[in-house]
Amino acid sequence: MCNDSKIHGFLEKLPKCEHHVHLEGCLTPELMFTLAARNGIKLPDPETRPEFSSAESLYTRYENFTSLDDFLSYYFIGMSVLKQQDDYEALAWEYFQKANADGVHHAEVFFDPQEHINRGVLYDTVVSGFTAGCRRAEKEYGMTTKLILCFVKHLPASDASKVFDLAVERGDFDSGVVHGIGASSSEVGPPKDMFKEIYATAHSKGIQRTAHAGEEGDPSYISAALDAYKSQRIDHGIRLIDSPSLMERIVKDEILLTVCPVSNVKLRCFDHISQVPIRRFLDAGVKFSINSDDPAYFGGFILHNYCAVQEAFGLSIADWRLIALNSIEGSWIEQERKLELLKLVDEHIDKHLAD
Ligand SMILES: Nc1ncnc2[nH]cnc12
Ligand SMILES: [Zn+2]
Repeated sequence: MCNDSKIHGFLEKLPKCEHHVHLEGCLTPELMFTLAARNGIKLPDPETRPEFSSAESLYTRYENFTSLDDFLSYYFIGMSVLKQQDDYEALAWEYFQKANADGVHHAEVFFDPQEHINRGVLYDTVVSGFTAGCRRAEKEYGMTTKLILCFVKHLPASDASKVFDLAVERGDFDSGVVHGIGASSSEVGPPKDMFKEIYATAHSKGIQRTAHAGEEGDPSYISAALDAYKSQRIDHGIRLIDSPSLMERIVKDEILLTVCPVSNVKLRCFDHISQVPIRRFLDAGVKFSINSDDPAYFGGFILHNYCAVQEAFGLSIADWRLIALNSIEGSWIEQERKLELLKLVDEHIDKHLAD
């Protein structure tokens, strides 16, 4: 929520594109407990892990993540309750309802199939459930949506290859059921280029590519994603501030960063939103979108991130127009849809200025 109600109303209705949200990161403690009971999944024992005694105590614990890996330990436990196609559809639908309320018109959403397959859930169950949620959002809200298959860095690259090959064999990339690939999970530790064969194949097939880099890790993680993965976008990328030469390259090559300001503070990458390099990126010509990452764990969806940025930086309408235009331009959608969204943004701004 912004202090100024007029700017809040402006940001609420500003047409948004979300490029960095993990569907599994939209799993609220309430839905987690419901699905655990329904699917007979044992969550950690509250006797030894008291934070698992209620939704409130989990929310309290979520206030105190100490690092990316601390958060990920909860994120992976949380998603273990997902078992049936309906669970995946319900989770996606919960996200799309919130996204629609927050003014999202186009959403590109991550999912982590390796984690589900490792627990014995079929890839088809995961993809069919998430796709059903996407189709419902398209039908009921007129949203455009894309699924991005994420490989997780804490599991063997050979597992990631198996999932990628399966998705290719099923024709998921050709049919558009899955639109692109990403890489996420622990950053510092696993090799920076551990999925390079997969990304090379994806590149040769014309499959869209993004990767988490420069969240906790230094700028060399960003260079590796650009060089070894030929990544077209960088998820987070905040450590770019430590390398002026790499920042120049990102500007020149018009690489979009999918920045997640609230996540960066919750996971202790920065102490305060005002340290997220929003102003620096705007001034340097770095293109970025603003995103929610794991909203159920970080206390708010995309609008919460927009408002947090506004409160910290007091951006002008011209700044917001640029952010909105870059978000549209960096989306993996057809030119016609981009033009439609650009028109909506300008109409919204004209109306705001006329009021
Ligand atoms: N912020 C984040 N960084 C890396 N992997 C993630 N998976 C879900 N959220 C993530
Ligand atoms: Zn992420």
